[in-house]
Amino acid sequence: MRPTYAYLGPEGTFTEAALLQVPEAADAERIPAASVSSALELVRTGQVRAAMVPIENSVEGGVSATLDSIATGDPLMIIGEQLVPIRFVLAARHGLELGDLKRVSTHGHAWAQCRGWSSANIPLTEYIPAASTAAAAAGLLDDSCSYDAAICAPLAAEQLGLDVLADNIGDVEDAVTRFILVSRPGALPEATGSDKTTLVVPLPDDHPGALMGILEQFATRGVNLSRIESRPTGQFLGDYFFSIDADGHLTDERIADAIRGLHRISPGLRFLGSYPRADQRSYGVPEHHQDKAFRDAHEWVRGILDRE
Ligand SMILES: O=C(O)C(=O)C[C@]1(C(=O)O)C=C[C@@H](O)C=C1
Repeated sequence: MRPTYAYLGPEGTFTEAALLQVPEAADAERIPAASVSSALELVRTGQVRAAMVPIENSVEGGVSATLDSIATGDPLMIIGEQLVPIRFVLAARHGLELGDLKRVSTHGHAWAQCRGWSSANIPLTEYIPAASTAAAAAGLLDDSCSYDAAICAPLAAEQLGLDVLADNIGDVEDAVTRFILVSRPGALPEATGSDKTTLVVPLPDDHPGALMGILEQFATRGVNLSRIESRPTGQFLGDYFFSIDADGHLTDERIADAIRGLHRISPGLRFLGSYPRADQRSYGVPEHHQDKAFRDAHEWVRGILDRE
């Protein structure tokens, strides 16, 4: 059977661009989903092999819909990541000019990245949220559309035959969004030497130093964190979990040891995968945190216990 991949659609989203960067997905069947949670539901129910969803933008930060959907519900596993440079255009139906616009629609993360440009150039225009940049652009083709312009990718505007009223309207040059490829739990991708491990750690009971207790599991094993953010669990006010990316793979002794330590203090911990870094950046690990040092220490203790 041909493998199938889901993504946050419709066609023309940045998420589709991320999926097309995956060689196995480029020739596979691709299913556009209406939201991040419905893309992940297709994975959970086994209807697709994996789904591509946005997780983090260099300007606007974490994508809450993704952070929350992978942290709860049936377990999922991240098997890869992709980086996509983000360039936005303001697209409209034929015949309109900037001064004519009353309402503009796009994805919340895209709107946030163009806030400065919008307040300088279309200050009186009302913002209408959309499920994705491409959904906002496609809506313009509908006769009953309630807005007159969309912020989207240049390719989406071109494919839909929209007029581009302004190009490159993001407030920060070189903005990048990180996307993750998510499957059901299974065998881990092999370690490459430039990997990332993603975890969801519920804050153990609220007491002074609770967060410090989590962080020190990484610090004492020489594990660098590349992202940590707190999200509310939704259960009650003040109840949080931490979404964490650490440098390394579960097959690295220091990562496995840190995760064992975390499991002792926060048994509700979720392992969300070890997978190759998209930027292939290497990270130095001091000798005393390398696998050999962990194995030597383990054997040294074993030697003492094995004494007759
Ligand atoms: O709407 C899209 O085109 C998406 O792929 C979603 C998304 C996001 O969630 O951040 C992806 C990249 C951009 O940063 C803006 C929107």
